[in-house]
Amino acid sequence: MSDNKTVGGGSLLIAWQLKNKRVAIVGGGEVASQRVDSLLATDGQIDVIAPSSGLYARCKKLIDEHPTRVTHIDKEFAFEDSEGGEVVGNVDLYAYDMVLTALDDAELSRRIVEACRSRRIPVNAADIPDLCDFYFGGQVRDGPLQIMVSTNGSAPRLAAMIKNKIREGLTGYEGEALTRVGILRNKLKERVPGIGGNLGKRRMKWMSGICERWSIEELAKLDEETMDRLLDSGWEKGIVLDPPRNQWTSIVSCACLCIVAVVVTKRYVLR
Ligand SMILES: C[C@@]1(CC(=O)O)c2cc3[nH]c(cc4nc(cc5[nH]c(cc(n2)[C@H]1CCC(=O)O)[C@@](C)(CC(=O)O)[C@@H]5CCC(=O)O)C(CC(=O)O)=C4CCC(=O)O)c(CCC(=O)O)c3CC(=O)O
Ligand SMILES: NC(=O)C1=CN([C@@H]2O[C@H](COP(=O)(O)OP(=O)(O)OC[C@H]3O[C@@H](n4cnc5c(N)ncnc54)[C@H](O)[C@@H]3O)[C@@H](O)[C@H]2O)C=CC1
Repeated sequence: MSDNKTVGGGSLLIAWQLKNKRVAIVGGGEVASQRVDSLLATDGQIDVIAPSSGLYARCKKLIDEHPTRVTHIDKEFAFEDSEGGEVVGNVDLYAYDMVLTALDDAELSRRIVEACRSRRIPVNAADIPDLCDFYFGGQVRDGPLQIMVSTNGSAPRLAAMIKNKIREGLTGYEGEALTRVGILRNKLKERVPGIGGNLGKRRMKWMSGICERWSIEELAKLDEETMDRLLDSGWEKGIVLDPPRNQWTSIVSCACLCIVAVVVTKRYVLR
């Protein structure tokens, strides 16, 4: 593997938040259906702009199943006029925080991209990578865990295959572990509120200690009672408690050491 300190040529990997935001998908085919699927994982509102006649069964199903999240705007997107030098379509693009095109019409796709760009609306055109503000990628999701595999437009099929390999390499406990650790972090923040400073440093060190000392499977099984114990007998005393397994192992090891010490003392020292 080559060193990964690339300068330039890559894209910014971020987890875009869509709460209280509206996203338009222009098109209702196979790729549009995948886009709806991807967006359903977020908190964004989704408008699918496509004529009913061209709506694929999968897309229609997703619209029907999620009426509060997905709205179907039954029309063919078209540019009508230009106002003050700005092209205006039969859909108000300003109503959107993000636009995705998934069309079998590259020329229309290109014009939508241009209209979005002039309005500074982030846009993805499934068929014209060169014009995209951002790309989609292969996704692995498990609760709060989100892994995206991007090849920066080079090889989408390979992205999907690498994604499958990553998914196979996971234990299946990651999502639950992240949820549990999230609860513990919130409990700690409630107990010791405040941003930054020495307290922040202490909180971070303690949380990192828990994450490093407990296995993913152990964290996935962390119940609230144990969390409270970790905080009461751990955080309050400035220590990171080991998982119960390790505590038992320590007790058994201590007991064994004591027995060995007694035997050795009796045999060789008190002879
Ligand atoms: C640039 C990008 C723009 C964007 O869509 O954001 C883009 C562009 C294009 N894809 C095309 C083709 C295919 N796309 C897939 C599959 C996926 N494509 C996805 C993303 C992306 N595709 C973005 C870059 C991703 C990256 O950086 O790696 C995935 C990962 C995520 C998703 O779409 O949600 C999803 C897999 C999801 C999964 O299974 O997990 C397959 C395979 C399949 O369907 O199984 C094929 C056929 C085989 C092949 O071509 O590889 C073509 C037509 C090319 C032509 O006409 O020849 C274009 C346009 C072009 O390249 O010109
Ligand atoms: N990025 C990616 O992962 C991939 C991209 N592609 C490209 O994405 C594009 C879309 O692919 P598919 O979804 O498979 O095509 P498709 O043919 O299944 O769907 C096209 C959709 O666009 C709709 N449409 C056409 N004109 C419209 C208009 N004026 N307004 C609103 N909706 C309109 C149709 O009704 C239909 O629902 C193609 O150009 C294809 O080359 C294809 C495969 C993967």
